[in-house]
Amino acid sequence: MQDAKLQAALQIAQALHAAGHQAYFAGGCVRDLLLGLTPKDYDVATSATPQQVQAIFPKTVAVGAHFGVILVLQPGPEYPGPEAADIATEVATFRNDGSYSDGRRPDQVTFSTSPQEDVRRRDFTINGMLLDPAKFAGGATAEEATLDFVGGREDLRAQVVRAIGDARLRFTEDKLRMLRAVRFAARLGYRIEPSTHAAIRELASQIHQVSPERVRDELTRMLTEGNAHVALKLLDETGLLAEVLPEAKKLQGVEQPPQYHPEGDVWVHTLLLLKKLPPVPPATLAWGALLHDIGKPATFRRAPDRIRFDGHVEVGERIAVEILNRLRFSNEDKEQILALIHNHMKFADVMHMKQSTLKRFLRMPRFEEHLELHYLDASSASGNLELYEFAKKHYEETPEDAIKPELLVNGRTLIDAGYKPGPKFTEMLRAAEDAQLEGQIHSTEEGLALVAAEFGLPE
Ligand SMILES: Nc1ccn([C@@H]2O[C@H](COP(=O)(O)OP(=O)(O)OP(=O)(O)O)[C@@H](O)[C@H]2O)c(=O)n1
Repeated sequence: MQDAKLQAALQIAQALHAAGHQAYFAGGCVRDLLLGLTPKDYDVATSATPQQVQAIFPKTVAVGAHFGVILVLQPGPEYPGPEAADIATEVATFRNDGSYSDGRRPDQVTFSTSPQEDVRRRDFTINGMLLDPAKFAGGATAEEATLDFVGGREDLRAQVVRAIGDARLRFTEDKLRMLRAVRFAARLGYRIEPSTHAAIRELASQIHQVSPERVRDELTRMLTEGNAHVALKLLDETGLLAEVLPEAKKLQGVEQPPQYHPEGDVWVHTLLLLKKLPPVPPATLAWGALLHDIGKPATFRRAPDRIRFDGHVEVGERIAVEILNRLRFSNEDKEQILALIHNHMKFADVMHMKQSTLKRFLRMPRFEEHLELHYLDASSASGNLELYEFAKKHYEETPEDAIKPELLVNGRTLIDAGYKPGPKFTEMLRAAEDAQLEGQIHSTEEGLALVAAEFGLPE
């Protein structure tokens, strides 16, 4: 597929050239090619206007025609099979203004015919390079085919995230770029260049001008693209953490009982979890890891025996709801992240649960994420993985139909036996299911006998 994406972008550039326009690969794909990484997407920058782009290609979508961005759709490699999906490539007209496509300054977008001008309005030097597709297709290396008007190559070598030109200006044009600086620096393991860093510190409080959805997506990418712990530290250093996640900032300096948490305060513990996340974690797990102890600062108490956080799970859920609503999470993600927080302490009881409780625990939706969060939590604290191993073994070894068997007694069975539907039904069904999960009943008759013994015979 990657190769197909590259071929699609090369074809587009060729068609633009043939029509007398300039066309380059631009932005992240050039950076990734120079780093020897596979680009996620290939973006094309061109001197052709959006109208000219639309006239050349038969299938286009004007995603941001106002900003000069046209999506060109080409048949994928499976074409004309039933699985055929189009390959979409963003083609953007050169611009010479600083406004970025976040919808706030549309009246100021001005197109250009100069690639030099186009790169100067981009965010960071490492994202500001162009690549000559004809040279590249002709066998030149990415290095040889790169056009660098902004010093991006040198900054890649020096491993620096540096704003192009005046950092304040770049961030003023699009405040989200402050979070992008942190994301790229963390993901690539780079430093943020001092004047770029200083500009973020100065402007951090303006991050609220960015829509919560864009902030959420940027944070999610930081949490899931690797080095999430570094991203959190950089967010803190730049002053952005206190703005976008003040609740997480409060984890700092909150002491924990050293016998359970030799690693240090709640912040350090949380960073350790993030450090141990799998390479491509589900976003919900990553957010669950970040927020699992978010209720600790508010419940900290020095009890006579030790430091305690009574009720931190419930308080944490309330704080998390506020954060997740503020960042406009979908209901589905919100539910799962809250479930992760809600259940993370239950692993402590897992060895002493009744069979029925354990089975109900194991059949929670997406249990693997709960298990993984417990692993991260335990291995970032005492390091004792006994509970984890126990839960994992039971999860893996208990067959699906034992965890969630077909019910011996359901509502229909009760009605057929002469019980009238009513408020007691739920309790009866629960009692029968519990007994079944405990292995105490093995047939519908035994189930009905149990119901009769506990709740009486039908009237
Ligand atoms: N706020 C932004 C967003 C993007 N860009 C420019 O548009 C390019 C493409 O943006 P995007 O696809 O968001 O990022 P990538 O650099 O491709 O990074 P990633 O691989 O992480 O998606 C960037 O490289 C950069 O040149 C920018 O200047 N300012």
